[in-house]
Amino acid sequence: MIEIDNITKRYGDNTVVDNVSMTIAPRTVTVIVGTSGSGKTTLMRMINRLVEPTSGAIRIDGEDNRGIPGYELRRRIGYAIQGHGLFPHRTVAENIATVPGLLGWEKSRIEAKVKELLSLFQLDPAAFGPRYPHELSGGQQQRVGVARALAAEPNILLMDEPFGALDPVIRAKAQEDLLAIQKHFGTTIVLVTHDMEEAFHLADKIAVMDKGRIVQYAAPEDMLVNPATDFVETLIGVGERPFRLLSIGTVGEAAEAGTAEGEPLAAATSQRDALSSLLWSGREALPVVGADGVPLGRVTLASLARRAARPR
Ligand SMILES: Nc1ncnc2c1ncn2[C@@H]1O[C@H](COP(=O)(O)OP(=O)(O)OP(=O)(O)O)[C@@H](O)[C@H]1O
Repeated sequence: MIEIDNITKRYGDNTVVDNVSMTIAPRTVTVIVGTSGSGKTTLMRMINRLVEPTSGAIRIDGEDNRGIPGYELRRRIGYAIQGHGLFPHRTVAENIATVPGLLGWEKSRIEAKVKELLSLFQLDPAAFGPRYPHELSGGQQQRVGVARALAAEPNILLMDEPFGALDPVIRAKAQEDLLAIQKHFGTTIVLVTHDMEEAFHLADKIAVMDKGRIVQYAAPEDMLVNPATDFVETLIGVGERPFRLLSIGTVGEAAEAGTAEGEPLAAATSQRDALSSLLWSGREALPVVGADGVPLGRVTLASLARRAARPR
């Protein structure tokens, strides 16, 4: 658990984070959104003390983060940034091994961890471990950046615009990987993004920042139904509300018994993408299949229309 307690950061007369309090539950994904310069990155960096607050306190699992030694903070809190920040003169394996190396892990344990993470991110350890970052595509580099942040098995992963530089296809894949990995390790993730679609897709809770303050901190559904301010409403985009609702759920959750003709949808597909496929195919229903290709039923236009309607 991360408890942020009346935290403020000033640079001279400029208050960039203004008396923010929020509690982040373990094993959840919290997404921070807001206008440029609203203090998102500064707030996040106070969690791992890359930025020291002017006042207030942050507790990690009950412990004031000022009392936690630097090496311990690095072990407990992973950090991944846009453009991945890989060391160019170190191989992929060496990059991932950075923090475990600093922590003095045994060589065999480090090697096993590097292998495990590369495999999890669908990069063949034998092929990719010895390569240098410039020998990888942008999407592969990004995955290595996240793998490196997870290497010391942190409970918490901070991510600053991690997918900002990726094209839409690779970005969607990276988001799915992240959710799968979050489930696998039970990591608590705090992620900053400018992309509201990404926020609604990934978040258990969304924090909206404006001028250094949190103007709303709520589950995505609650924010859609009850935006706290005009600013939140504008950020969500009134015209996007039904689609945002659909982007929260998966087609697996919307599947019903029965069969349908047409190209099957994977259960992990968002309901928004399913709606798009239904509209594009001109069909009333499409089959739904599990990860292993097993039929799970079908999804209909009518059921998605019901799910997109304002919750009561
Ligand atoms: N080291 C610093 N010294 C002085 N001002 C700073 C410093 N770091 C950040 N700021 C200012 O604090 C404000 C908030 O910056 P921050 O990076 O937290 O915003 P952000 O919401 O993450 O923005 P963006 O979405 O553009 O990345 C900005 O006005 C920025 O100029």
